Amino acid sequence: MSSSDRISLPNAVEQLSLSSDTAASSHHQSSLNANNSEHNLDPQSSLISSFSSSSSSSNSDFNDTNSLSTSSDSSDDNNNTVNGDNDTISRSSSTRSSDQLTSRPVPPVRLGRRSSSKNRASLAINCNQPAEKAGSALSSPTSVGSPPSSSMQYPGGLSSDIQEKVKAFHAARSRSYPDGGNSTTSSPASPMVGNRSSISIPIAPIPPKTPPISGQKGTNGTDSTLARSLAAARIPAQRSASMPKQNKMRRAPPGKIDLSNNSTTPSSSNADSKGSMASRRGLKIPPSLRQFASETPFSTFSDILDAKSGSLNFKNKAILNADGVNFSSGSSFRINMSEIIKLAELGKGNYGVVYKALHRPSGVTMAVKEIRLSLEEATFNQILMELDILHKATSPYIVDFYGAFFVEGSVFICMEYMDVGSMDKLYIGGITDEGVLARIAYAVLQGLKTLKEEHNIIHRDVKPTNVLVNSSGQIKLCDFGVSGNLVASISKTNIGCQSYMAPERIRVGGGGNGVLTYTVQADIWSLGLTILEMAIGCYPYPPDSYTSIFAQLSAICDGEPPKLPNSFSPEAHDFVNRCLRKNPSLRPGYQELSNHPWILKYQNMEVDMSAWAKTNLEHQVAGEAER
Ligand SMILES: Nc1ncnc2c1ncn2[C@@H]1O[C@H](COP(=O)(O)OP(=O)(O)OP(=O)(O)O)[C@@H](O)[C@H]1O
Repeated sequence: MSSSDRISLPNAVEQLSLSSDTAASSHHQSSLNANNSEHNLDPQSSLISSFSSSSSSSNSDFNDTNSLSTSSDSSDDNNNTVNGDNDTISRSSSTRSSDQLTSRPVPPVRLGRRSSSKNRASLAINCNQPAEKAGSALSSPTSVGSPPSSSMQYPGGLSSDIQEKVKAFHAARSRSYPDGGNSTTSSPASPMVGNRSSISIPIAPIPPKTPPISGQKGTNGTDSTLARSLAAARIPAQRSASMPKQNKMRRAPPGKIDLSNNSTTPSSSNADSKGSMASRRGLKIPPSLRQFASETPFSTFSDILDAKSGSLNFKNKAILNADGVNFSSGSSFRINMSEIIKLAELGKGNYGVVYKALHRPSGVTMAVKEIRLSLEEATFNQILMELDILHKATSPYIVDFYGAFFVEGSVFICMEYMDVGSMDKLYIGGITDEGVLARIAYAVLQGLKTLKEEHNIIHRDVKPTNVLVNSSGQIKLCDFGVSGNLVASISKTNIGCQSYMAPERIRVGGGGNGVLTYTVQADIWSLGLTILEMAIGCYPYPPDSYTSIFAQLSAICDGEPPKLPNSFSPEAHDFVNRCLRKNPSLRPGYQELSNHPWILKYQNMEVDMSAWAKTNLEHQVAGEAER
């Protein structure tokens, strides 16, 4: 299943998004813009036109240009409730020293569903191969087998609400994919295809290709007439700019990147205060574009999208433009497109694609997540959440933030590159070294603990693809797009082929009155499932046993939790079993888990994480060479 196939299912409290991997691989095969070089000079036309088109490969420009080719009481942990009826986001400022970039080791690479269908395919095979192992892991199999066919089959488990959503999801898939959802090619009919398209980063000074704009679909999934209108409207705007092409491709002056906080840059120094990019360049915004901006879906987001200046203003919490991002805390990160050379694609997520990239001024290799804007509130929320958490959460267990910028209809988030990649790519066959497993568990616990204790944040998307490893052996958490405030948050949950959601998150009504409530304990369930998956080498509710999302979610809610195979130590069993207690109030808190005998045993023992990581890296390199 793919992210592109994800549909949002609004709920009074929580929006459940169903994703399907099928289209995941395709969502990024789109690119916008017929004329990147000209785009760059006109923020408004760029902004608008970038929403207006969507087809063709997002990689084309890259490839053809520079492509090189413990301290809290466990009881505390239980007392924070999340309910999703409020979008308040807590803020706290944090500072980062400019030497963080160089002093911190550089590390490398998602949702079961999207983590590239390719990966998932091999995962499924792997799960099936060590059948005994995987089988034994499920020592208390629940309702394995045939997919439920009616809601009557989920007494007490899936609410009718969720069942309806899943049905709607399947229905949407069938509509989008005439082949029943098995297609890996974007269907033009899919309402989400446009959203998942991506633009390419134009790398100066080499002029990018200029893919045609005909036949493109509006990126917000709206009608193609609008898309065409906007695309057409862009052309005169570019002409009116009448800028020589070579000037438009001019590279920004080289300079030392300022990746640190710069409190001298006032948070209010947004595009308006400096003058819009367009006006600074002496460009006039054609009235035709203003009209489009006010009469199209843009108007819905006019408080966020400033088409005039080409900036994104998140209610003054963060302002992004082509030059960087300013946070309300006063933190300012300046990094821009012209400083970045894309090197390779690292992976796709529900909201975007992550690339390995070189930051030319500093020579630092980084990971750049490109989130293609769509005119959906969820996308804006996801971007803001990710930016907010990344820039303020400073921890050796959370990927470092280098900066972000907004250009060409996409937000680019630059972060620490974890060179060994995400755990889903490393556990093939299962990680049997308990020392390594326990160290990973510890690192994830510390990352989650930091989020909770220092920022009041619940991650909500703990899974192997969001646990990254670098060749120094460091383990770090990433992907905070669906995270939320402990007390109140925007709730956005992805239900894909593989759900890591705790039972209480799947059921509606946990808090009574139809209000879905859950706590940080939900992340602990996800941690338990993640550790189990890494140990056995496959998702603990394998698709061959749980042949539908219904069956899988039903098993999570109603079945016995899965267990480690007998080959693992009693301590490891105990750790995982505690995390996977169905009743969230019986799950331990972060502190208790950090002091669990299994964790302590390996904290006091030498475990060469670096050697393990490097070995994995070598295997990956060798595997790629074979291919
Ligand atoms: N900092 C990073 N360093 C190296 N690889 C990364 C980094 N961040 C992400 N990746 C890789 O890119 C992939 C996509 O990441 P992304 O955060 O977009 O989505 P995801 O977490 O995989 O999925 P979802 O959108 O469902 O959360 C990850 O699975 C991971 O393999």
